[in-house]
Amino acid sequence: MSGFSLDDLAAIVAARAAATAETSYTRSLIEAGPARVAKKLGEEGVEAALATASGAKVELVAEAADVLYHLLVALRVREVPLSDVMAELERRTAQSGLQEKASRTR
Ligand SMILES: N=c1c2ncn([C@@H]3O[C@H](COP(=O)(O)OP(=O)(O)OP(=O)(O)O)[C@@H](O)[C@H]3O)c2ncn1[C@@H]1O[C@H](COP(=O)(O)O)[C@@H](O)[C@H]1O
Repeated sequence: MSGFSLDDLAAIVAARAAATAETSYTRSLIEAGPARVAKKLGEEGVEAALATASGAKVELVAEAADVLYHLLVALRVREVPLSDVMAELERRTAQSGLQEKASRTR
């Protein structure tokens, strides 16, 4: 298994955010603004959902990769560190998703 992590990709996104739009898709997306970043994230999410529904595994791998990349660009554009998201996920490990759902619907 590859040692490549989301932290590694977040570091690449941060570095490319400082490039020029002519040489970097990441930079061109960030320059287009948060609304454009949000639109791309939504589109990729829908495409990943469609691949999930169809059961096409190769497509799902590609669409999941697109979602993760565009999510990291979204975090970058709103200056939210990936470590904040990981801390939130870690906090949630203290209880099951069903317990959390029950605590909300009571
Ligand atoms: N992981 C990705 C990645 N995944 C998807 N994409 C781009 O996201 C876009 C996906 O959108 P679409 O499929 O809708 O393609 P499109 O119509 O060309 O996109 P738009 O013109 O609508 O923006 C494509 O242009 C992909 O190339 C990515 N672009 C960059 N990365 C990573 O970011 C690094 C830096 O890239 P640059 O910023 O371009 O240097 C790369 O080396 C990769 O590691």
